[in-house]
Amino acid sequence: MSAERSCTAAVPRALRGTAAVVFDTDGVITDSARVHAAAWKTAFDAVLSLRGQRSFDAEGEYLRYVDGRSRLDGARVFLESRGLHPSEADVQAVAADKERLFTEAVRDHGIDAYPGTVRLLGVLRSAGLALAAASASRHARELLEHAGVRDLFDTLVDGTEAARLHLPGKPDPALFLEAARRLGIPAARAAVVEDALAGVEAGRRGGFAVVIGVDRAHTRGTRAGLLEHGADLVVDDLAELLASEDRR
Ligand SMILES: O=P(O)(O)OC[C@H]1O[C@@H](O)[C@H](O)[C@@H](O)[C@@H]1O
Repeated sequence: MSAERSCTAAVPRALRGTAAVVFDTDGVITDSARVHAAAWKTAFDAVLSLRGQRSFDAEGEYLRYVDGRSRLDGARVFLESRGLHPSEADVQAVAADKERLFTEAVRDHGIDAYPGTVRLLGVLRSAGLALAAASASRHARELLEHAGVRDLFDTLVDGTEAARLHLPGKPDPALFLEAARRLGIPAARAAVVEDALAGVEAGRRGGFAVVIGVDRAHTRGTRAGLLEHGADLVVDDLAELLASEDRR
């Protein structure tokens, strides 16, 4: 599809010159990164205590090794970071445990979209930008639908699609490039919005015009980490982009 709609609204300064924006899902659109992190912590801690290791750091280690990666990649990369040399069966087992915990948490508590993100999406749609959601998660479609925001996006590339198309996971840019391709806009005229280190790195490697980092964690070093891995700017919430006085 060619997605250059006519512009009728102001575009935040950070996104000037772009014709499309690709949004990561967990932690950017929906308040689900913390639910993933908590489920991973419970699943990893069961393994770590058996191996006599300290528990999983659901902030620093989550951000460095798990956030933004596919389920199996995240499990493998973290266990390897602790020198545990996991077999494929070990990786599958901890990932299955995490999946059960995550599904239960979503079923019991639901997931909402961030109001600041929804406001930004509304402005960008009115301004005529093409919008995509992209996520390593196989749950992305259902979370977006439950949060009532799926229809704000022209296309969605989720974990199921990524597996079907054999796309390598973040920090490889394949997921984002597929989203831009579907929107009919080259990466050089598109932006990526991400909260994961692997995700901002993917945006940078993909040659996107702008990479916006979102720091939901507010832990020491998160902002600096996002900038180091490729973000052009970092905000705490996407509504900050709308507060900018200088709009197109
Ligand atoms: O297990 P799912 O829902 O397919 O998600 C895979 C990954 O999706 C990413 O978006 C999350 O940052 C990770 O924490 C998660 O592990």
